[in-house]
This record gives sequence, C-alpha cells and structure tokens, in this order.
Amino acid sequence: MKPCIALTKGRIEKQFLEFFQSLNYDIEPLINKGRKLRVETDDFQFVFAKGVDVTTYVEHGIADLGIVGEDILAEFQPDVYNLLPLPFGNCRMALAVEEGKEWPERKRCIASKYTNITKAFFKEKGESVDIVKLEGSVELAPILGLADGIVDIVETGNTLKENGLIVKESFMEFSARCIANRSSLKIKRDLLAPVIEALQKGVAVK
Ligand SMILES: Nc1ncnc2c1ncn2[C@@H]1O[C@H](COP(=O)(O)OP(=O)(O)OP(=O)(O)O)[C@@H](O)[C@H]1O
Ligand SMILES: O=P(O)(O)OC[C@H]1O[C@H](OP(=O)(O)OP(=O)(O)O)[C@H](O)[C@@H]1O
Repeated sequence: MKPCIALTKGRIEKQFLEFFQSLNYDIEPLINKGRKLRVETDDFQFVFAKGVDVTTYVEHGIADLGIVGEDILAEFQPDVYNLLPLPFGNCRMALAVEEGKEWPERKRCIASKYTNITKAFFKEKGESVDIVKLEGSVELAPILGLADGIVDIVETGNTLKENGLIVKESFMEFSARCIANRSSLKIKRDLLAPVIEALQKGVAVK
C-alpha cells in the first residue's frame, strides 16, 4: 500500500512539488495531472484539496500526511500531528489599516478570513470588536468602508501597499507544514518513515 499525501492546491502545491523534486522524488505525474484530484506516483497517492479540507482528510485518516499552511492549523486547530515545518510558504499574520486614516475610538469592525485568529487576537488585548468574515481579497473591506481594518496574511506587503493599507501590528509567523494522522504515524510507521526522513533531510539543507 502506498502512503496517501493530501496537498493544498495552488501556491503551496507549486512550492511543495519543487521541494519534493529537489529530494529526487518523481513529480511528473503530478505536474501533468490536468484537472485530476487524485494522482498516483510510483511511491505515493496524492490528493489535492483546499487547505482546511487537507486537515480534514488527515484528521480522518483518509490521508496519512498533509501539506498545509500553518495559518490553517492556527485558525482551525485540527486534531492532527504537526510533524515538521517546510521551507516555503513563509508569511505572517497582521492587523492592517488604511494608511493615513485614524483608528476610530468607537467599537471597531475587522474583516478577515481568519475569524478565530482575529477573535483571539483582540480578546488578548481586552478589546471587543465586530468581525466580518470574508473569503478573499480582504484588502477591499477597509477601502469600501465595510471594516476599519483587516487581519490577513502578509508576505511581501505588496498587496497591502497597492491598496493603500499598512501593517498596524504583526503577530504570528507561519510556514507550510507537514502534518500527519495520529494513528497512521503509529500503525504505518515503517511505510511513512522513508518519506518523513527525506522531508526532514530536505528541510535541514535548506
Ligand atoms: N502571500 C502569501 N505568501 C505566503 N504564503 C501564502 C500567501 N498567501 C497564502 N499563503 C499560504 O498558502 C496557503 C494557500 O493559499 P492560497 O492563496 O493558495 O489559497 P486560498 O487562500 O485557499 O485561496 P483560494 O480560494 O484561491 O484557493 C495559505 O493557507 C497560506 O498558508
Ligand atoms: O504580502 P503579499 O505578498 O502581497 O501577499 C499577501 C496576499 O496573499 C494572500 O492572498 P491570495 O493571493 O492568497 O488571494 P486571496 O486574497 O484571494 O486569498 C493574502 O490574503 C494577501 O492578500
């Protein structure tokens, strides 16, 4: 039986495949997969899903391993084993506001995809805020007057800059992570050990 790896589609997928190739794994079937969501290589079964769904497949043991952003782990806190950091997907979580605009004294409204992280961040400050959940392009919310600020991922800062926003406070650092199903780690230890070791070695040389 081949180990099953759930891979976050999009940005993380691209970076993981480059990294995986650098470890001498064959990624040809994955690059040429077209619209297929399940692909077998000589050594693995891969499934492609959105980040939060990757954690669900790993939590349920459908996938033995998962490749996912740490932001997703922080937001949804799935019951998985957080095995190791990967050398890509580096970003931080930040509260951002419109440049030159005063931070209002009244109860503030914050837009985010990350409502749990936002809630915890303001709770720690002892501040009560209204939170509006958005699914993407969160930078629009202050510009259009939906919110006073946003809590979102920042990497280069270009998206904020190009939309007239600035970081008010950065508060968490993330990278992509390899996660594992807790029982797979025990039951399939021999099957998973080679790939886990290869990933660890790859991380060490980066
Ligand atoms: N600008 C960024 N820099 C570094 N890592 C990022 C950045 N944006 C997202 N990520 C990481 O990549 C993961 C997937 O993000 P991506 O934008 O590919 O998908 P998404 O946010 O689910 O959006 P979509 O709806 O387009 O799939 C995030 O969970 C995060 O860990
Ligand atoms: O600091 P930067 O390098 O500009 O990166 C930050 C942007 O990247 C992510 O968006 P993504 O591209 O995933 O699109 P989304 O807004 O639809 O999630 C994030 O939500 C920011 O918008």
